[in-house]
Amino acid sequence: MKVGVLGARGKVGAEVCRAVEEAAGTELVARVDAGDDIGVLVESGAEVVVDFTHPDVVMDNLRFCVEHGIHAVVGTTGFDEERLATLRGWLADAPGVGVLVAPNFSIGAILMMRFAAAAASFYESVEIVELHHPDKADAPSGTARRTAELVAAARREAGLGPVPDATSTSLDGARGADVDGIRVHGLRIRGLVAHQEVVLGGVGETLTIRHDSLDRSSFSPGVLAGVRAVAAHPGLTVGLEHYLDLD
Ligand SMILES: NC(=O)C1=CN([C@@H]2O[C@H](COP(=O)(O)OP(=O)(O)OC[C@H]3O[C@@H](n4cnc5c(N)ncnc54)[C@H](OP(=O)(O)O)[C@@H]3O)[C@@H](O)[C@H]2O)C=CC1
Ligand SMILES: O=C(O)C1=N[C@H](C(=O)O)C[C@H](O)C1
Repeated sequence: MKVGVLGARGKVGAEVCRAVEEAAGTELVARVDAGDDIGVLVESGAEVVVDFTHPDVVMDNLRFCVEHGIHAVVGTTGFDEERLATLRGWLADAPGVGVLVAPNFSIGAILMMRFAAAAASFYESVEIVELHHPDKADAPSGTARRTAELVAAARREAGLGPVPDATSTSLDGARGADVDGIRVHGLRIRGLVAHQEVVLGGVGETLTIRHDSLDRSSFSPGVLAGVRAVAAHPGLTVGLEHYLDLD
């Protein structure tokens, strides 16, 4: 499998290049960074592209890949419903091309999101705290957004109302961001990599589900799993869990 990496010099991209070079059955044929000619992906015969770049450039990258029939495994964040709909539109004109957009490739983070969704219907209260390094481009994290959406959907399905909160006066931002009715708080601390807590509460008890990526190598096995499977999943897939057998 010939693989090109977009954002190859970046913090995650460099790790992905290493993993692709070391893995069996994958060959790194192109490294592309800001300012490079993306056409090298076609010239090098890349069958799959991995994108860990920036929310501002990822859509242009993906349009190029889809138009040129190259499958894409995307870790870059910044995807909302509008962007996903645009991607689906491009893919409708490119039968057979697969794009995987995953807010988090680490297995622990995928399980954390799953456990949080499973617990959501049992608790009146829930809030999310995401903690990252201070060089992160976006807030809240893609993982926190996705977790909030999953938790909110589980609460709706269970017939739970809004999360209780009697706050009637506060400084802007003191209660975090509202994502689908779920409060999300972001910390940017030197020394951290990528961490998240989902704090749930009911009568007389709390449950905290926490995940820590201590090193960016935590994303590589999931990225490689995506690279190997994306061609067999034409169209758009959101979340690596759809490629994994978690049951
Ligand atoms: N889904 C997941 O599991 C994970 C997702 N992420 C996400 O991945 C993204 C990248 O994170 P991170 O590696 O920390 O960021 P970095 O800033 O370290 O890396 C981004 C890289 O992309 C390059 N780049 C910028 N524009 C382009 C372009 N048009 N074409 C090719 N390369 C470009 C940058 O180059 P230059 O520096 O020269 O501008 C840089 O090398 C973020 O959105 C982050 O949230 C991160 C970790 C895990
Ligand atoms: O920028 C990062 O570092 C990370 N970004 C992703 C996100 O926004 O969820 C995944 C992980 O949290 C690391």
